[in-house]
Amino acid sequence: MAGDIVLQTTGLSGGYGSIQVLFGIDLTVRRGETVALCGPNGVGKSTLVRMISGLSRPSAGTVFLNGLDVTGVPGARRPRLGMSTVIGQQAFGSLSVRDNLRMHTYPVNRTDEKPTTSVDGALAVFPRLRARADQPASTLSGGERQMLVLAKTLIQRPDVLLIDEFSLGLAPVVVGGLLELIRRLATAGVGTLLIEQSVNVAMSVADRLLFMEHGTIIAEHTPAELRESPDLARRLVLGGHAS
Ligand SMILES: Nc1ncnc2c1ncn2[C@@H]1O[C@H](COP(=O)(O)OP(=O)(O)OP(=O)(O)O)[C@@H](O)[C@H]1O
Repeated sequence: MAGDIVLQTTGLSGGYGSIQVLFGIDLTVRRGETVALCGPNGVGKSTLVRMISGLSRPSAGTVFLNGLDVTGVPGARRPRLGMSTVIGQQAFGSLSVRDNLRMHTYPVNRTDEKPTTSVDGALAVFPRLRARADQPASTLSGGERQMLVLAKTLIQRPDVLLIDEFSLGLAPVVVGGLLELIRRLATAGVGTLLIEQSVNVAMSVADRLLFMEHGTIIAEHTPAELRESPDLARRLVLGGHAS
């Protein structure tokens, strides 16, 4: 069940140099809630996740993590405060799977001393990774790499998890397993903001779907609302003006 607000943005704006991409984004994610960001290509979804995660600086607006203003906190310091980001399939290719995970047990030092999952505990969730624990990460398949970055988040035990689309190019069975993990994290109280191009995938995991267009959020719906009105989701994803 969703609880207190763990992530909030107010009036978040910004872009690249003189090009403004985001225009005053207000959103919230509650404890244990999964919120999906949907919308056509180029509307600013990745830019928004980068700004929330601290990889880019907004020109205006505020990011609150557990009620704390973290707008000026560098991205690298945010895992300690409870924010983990999954963007792409980042891994140190020459290191083994196990050593990649070990790296995340050091810098965390969560100030609230929340217990973290051990490397073996994280590997136990992903039998495919456990079987490849001593292999260099560079030899993993795309889906296995995605499992590795999600296994990292089990170790970091975030309050807020930001995910830039992970389903693209992965076999449905792999996507299903990753979605199951997001559901388990939600049950454990993690609030997730997930970019997802596929509304069907988003509806299968999210409590709410936010639809973006031209750097703003134009609509917000629950999966139940979208199931009742199948045309609505289609129009929103195609960049319509429904709300
Ligand atoms: N580094 C950059 N420099 C300049 N413009 C950029 C940069 N990155 C993205 N943009 C532009 O910002 C806009 C928003 O891009 P963004 O990647 O946030 O969109 P998106 O909604 O995530 O798209 P997609 O679904 O295609 O990934 C686009 O017009 C894009 O061309």
